Amino acid sequence: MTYPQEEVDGKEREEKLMMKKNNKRLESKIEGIASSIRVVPHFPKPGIMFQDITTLLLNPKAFKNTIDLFVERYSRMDISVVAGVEARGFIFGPAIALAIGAKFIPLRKPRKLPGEVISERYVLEYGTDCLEMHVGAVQPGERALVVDDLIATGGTLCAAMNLLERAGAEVVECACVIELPELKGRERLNGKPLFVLVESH
Ligand SMILES: O=P(O)(O)OC[C@H]1O[C@H](OP(=O)(O)OP(=O)(O)O)[C@H](O)[C@@H]1O
Ligand SMILES: Nc1ncnc2[nH]cnc12
Repeated sequence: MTYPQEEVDGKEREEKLMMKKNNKRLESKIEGIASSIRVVPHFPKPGIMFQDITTLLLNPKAFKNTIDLFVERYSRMDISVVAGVEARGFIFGPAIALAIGAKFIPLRKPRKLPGEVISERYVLEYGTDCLEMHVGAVQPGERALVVDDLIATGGTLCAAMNLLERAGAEVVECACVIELPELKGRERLNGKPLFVLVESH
């Protein structure tokens, strides 16, 4: 089947217009999300520019756009596990898990989980910490997504991935609302893909 050239040109023009509109919509959503995040200087320590996502949660449109953008990306990636990092990964992870039909695993700070756990220690921008995961929460071969609000040095996500991989899961990607690119956290993820919505400089 052949189409007259004018019809082909018209379709291409329409498609380009549609792509432009979609990009504009995406940019405006990202802008809405970025502008809803409050930056608090010198919290919790002098020199730290604290990215406060509680103000994003006060804006239902921006909060919904945040979840929707992650769901759009992950709904067709055959992910069966969403692991959220305590505490702020618990705000975004469960909504994503429910929407894509995956289970949710909380990765918790020490001595919070009642069952048998595996642990990973890590170094933070302001101190050291440890994450724990219940043994049996994930099965070998499951495809996992790790969710947190923010990547700074990457230590937390690295520990989260180690926990999942020690249990035999395949970490498909890490997802964060915010990245602090100056801290080069991506470089600690051993080449694992990281998807972020907002970069903060
Ligand atoms: O990339 P990194 O340098 O590892 O830092 C990122 C982590 O730091 C923050 O959590 P925090 O440890 O402050 O704990 P909280 O969520 O319990 O406040 C943030 O929510 C990430 O989990
Ligand atoms: N600058 C920052 N803002 C919020 N959470 C963080 N975790 C590590 N660094 C952070």
